[in-house]
Amino acid sequence: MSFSVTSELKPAFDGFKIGGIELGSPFVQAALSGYSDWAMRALARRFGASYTIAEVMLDRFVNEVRGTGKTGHYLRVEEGDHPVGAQLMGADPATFGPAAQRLVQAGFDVIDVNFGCPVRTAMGGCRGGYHLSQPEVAIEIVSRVRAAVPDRIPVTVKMRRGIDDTPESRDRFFEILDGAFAAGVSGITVHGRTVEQKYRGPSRWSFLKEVKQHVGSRTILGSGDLFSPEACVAMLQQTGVDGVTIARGAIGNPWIFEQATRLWRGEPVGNPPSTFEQRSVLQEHRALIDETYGAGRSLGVIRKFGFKYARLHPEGVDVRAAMGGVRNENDWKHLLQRFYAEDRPGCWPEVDETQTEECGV
Ligand SMILES: Cc1cc2nc3c(=O)[nH]c(=O)nc-3n(C[C@H](O)[C@H](O)[C@H](O)COP(=O)(O)O)c2cc1C
Repeated sequence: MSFSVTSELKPAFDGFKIGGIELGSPFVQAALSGYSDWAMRALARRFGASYTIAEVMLDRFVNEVRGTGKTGHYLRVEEGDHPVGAQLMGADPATFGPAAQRLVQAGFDVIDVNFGCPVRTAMGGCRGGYHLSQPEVAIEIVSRVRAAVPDRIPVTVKMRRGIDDTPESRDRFFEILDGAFAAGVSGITVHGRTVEQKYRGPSRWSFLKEVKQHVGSRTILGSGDLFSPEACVAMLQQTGVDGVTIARGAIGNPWIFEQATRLWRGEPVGNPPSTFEQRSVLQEHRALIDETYGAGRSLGVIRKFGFKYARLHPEGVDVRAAMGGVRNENDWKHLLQRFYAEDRPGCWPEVDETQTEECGV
């Protein structure tokens, strides 16, 4: 899909707010299960993301996790990692409040509630997107979270545009949207696909526009199909949302935040990063992953991201194939030497809609 960005950019963008938190740029790192850990968030922020959201966590998990060992990274918030949102998913309104309090203690600045996850286990467990079918329970969850955390902590919601395309589903969407704002939420992220749709077909941006018009000055973040800097700016221009949450388009491509920012300011977007720039960021990312998970577990994690970084490489197909064969540190070193030792122009990544199997909210 190509996007036309008009030269008439939004005049004098002077930031937007999530509760008392002022954000100077509309480009946000989306919550991404399996990806938006501390390492990815640190890179996104360095490239210009104004706000980042951690991977979704189950309320029960948050209430029980020790915060150390293999799962410790979920609750990790570093000094430079602000403002950062934590996202909660669950079934029972009663367990959300204590979990939200624990996340605030861990240092998260915003508590986001997930009403979007379409995966079978979430729907079967009456969590995530399932709540779009029951506005009363959804609003009770939001109210409980709002009551549990201090006033200074904004509570937000992430929603898909409904369970499906029936008029009833649409009515329930707006009932939850209005009810959540009435219960005191400070912003809502809307992904313009239905739960039933999962990732088939486009995110309906016209719906985002309608939602933003409906809520007026309240904060709405848009989501869906943000794979290029042009798409990020086009969503802002076409829908009027206050910010955009970049998801699949930012995996293995933190440069998208910098490029979108340039475009938004009316500057040339620049070239895609050269292979030397890619290597340098891959190494930086690896070091952050080492810190997050410990060196023993980090090779598998950087490999997962490496497949995505490969989209920017002129020999992307071969890099991906080699990435699949990385089994140890020597293989990794060898891959960097083979593909990243010469400085070559990078490529604009193709749209990658394949990564949809985890909690694709
Ligand atoms: C692998 C994967 C994991 C995701 N995890 C989360 C999550 O934890 N919380 C959430 O709110 N959305 C999650 N999402 C949804 C994204 O934040 C985003 O709304 C969606 O991918 C649409 O944006 P895109 O088309 O630009 O990727 C996930 C999506 C993918 C593909």
